[in-house]
Amino acid sequence: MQKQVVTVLGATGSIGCSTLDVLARHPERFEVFALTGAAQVERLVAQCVQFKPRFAVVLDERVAQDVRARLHPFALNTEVLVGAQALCDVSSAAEVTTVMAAIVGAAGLLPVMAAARAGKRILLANKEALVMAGGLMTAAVRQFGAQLAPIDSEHNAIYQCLPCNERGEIDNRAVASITLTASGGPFLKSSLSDLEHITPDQACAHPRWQMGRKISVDSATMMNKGLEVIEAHWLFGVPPEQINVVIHPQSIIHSMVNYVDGSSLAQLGHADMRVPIAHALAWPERIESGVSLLDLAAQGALEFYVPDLNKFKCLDLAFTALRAGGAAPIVLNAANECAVAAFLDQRIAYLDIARFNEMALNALDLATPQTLEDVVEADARTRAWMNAHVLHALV
Ligand SMILES: NC(=O)C1=CN([C@@H]2O[C@H](COP(=O)(O)OP(=O)(O)OC[C@H]3O[C@@H](n4cnc5c(N)ncnc54)[C@H](OP(=O)(O)O)[C@@H]3O)[C@@H](O)[C@H]2O)C=CC1
Ligand SMILES: CC(=O)[C@@H](O)[C@H](O)COP(=O)(O)O
Ligand SMILES: [Mn+2]
Repeated sequence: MQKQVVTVLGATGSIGCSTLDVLARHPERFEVFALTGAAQVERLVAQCVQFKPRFAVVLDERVAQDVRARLHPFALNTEVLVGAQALCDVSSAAEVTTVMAAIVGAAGLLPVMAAARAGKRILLANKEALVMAGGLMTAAVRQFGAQLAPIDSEHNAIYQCLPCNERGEIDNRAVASITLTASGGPFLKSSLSDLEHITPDQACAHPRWQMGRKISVDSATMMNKGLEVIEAHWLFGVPPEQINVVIHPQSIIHSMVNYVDGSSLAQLGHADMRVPIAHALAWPERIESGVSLLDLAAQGALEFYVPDLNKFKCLDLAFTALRAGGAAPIVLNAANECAVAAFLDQRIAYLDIARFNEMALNALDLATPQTLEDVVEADARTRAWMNAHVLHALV
């Protein structure tokens, strides 16, 4: 068996750690080429000691010096690189077969595009990249013979329920619709007025999944599900009117595909990201992930509800942005990243996230991006607008 040579972007995060857990179970299948991180130096160093990558990448020189100093006693062959170009380099290097894209937010876009243009197998957790540049990314994947395997639990579930060819390209011709399941987050049972004084820690206390803080807030507002609607559109070629969202608080059914003949196929499993990660790493084979099997009788009742779009305004905004097309998803994503960061910094209130996202979406009518540079510019213009019109007054 030819070993897969893997770059893990965002290795120090929640998805990054789950990925390394799966890789460590199968040393005969995988070797690590590069690990990247930002602030968590100690964790990155420990990962380098365990996996002995050829490269480690961080964002600034001061952090790099710290990592080099801590690695020095281990006499590894790991070179520490710095900056955004280095992230692209370790995603596109000739030796690499597989890139786990697990940087959070727009910062992950350029390395994912570099991997696509270098024809890599991309395991995509970084949904924001696809929301921003879905058309360009899927075109690059086709043009350069890359592969795009969804890691997001819902999209991995849908992928498992669709027919595909030996390159993993799906056939959606008999699909009537797609149902994305949503946990409803920590505030499923709260009323809108209960949400006025929510703290970052309350918003990050997801009832089912252990995740990074940005996606945890997105799950609480259901912007996560909105981003996932846009992600599903690009991954599976399904229009917005054929994508529906149902709240399923147990997070056991991870999503389903509804076919024209009345069949619905779903994927089930415990809420542990090692399941979709192992699936995408080993596809078309199956490998052990460290996650136990489901016991449905022990699990008990599964519930389903229609989401309240008044309370979860961000979900509604995402459908609006997807229908509008052009730069609207970029604007919504960038506005949301700014608003969530401000909320986590305790500079705005929880309910301001949806309010500011809506203001940005209504105010900014940017030209449809034709190139990756246009996407980056639309993202930057939205962030500038948020800082100038919304967030500056709060500093
Ligand atoms: N966690 C989950 O279960 C799921 C996550 N996803 C998606 O996967 C992605 C990662 O999520 P998650 O693992 O939870 O996030 P985390 O915040 O836990 O991890 C983010 C990773 O990105 C690094 N990072 C942060 N900012 C930058 C930057 N500006 N440039 C380069 N690297 C950066 C972090 O480094 P450091 O920590 O060292 O600062 C860390 O390695 C997100 O897009 C999320 O939506 C999708 C489905 C499920
Ligand atoms: C694990 C995963 O894929 C997350 O994106 C998850 O979907 C978050 O749960 P919500 O359904 O609450 O957004
Ligand atoms: Mn998800």
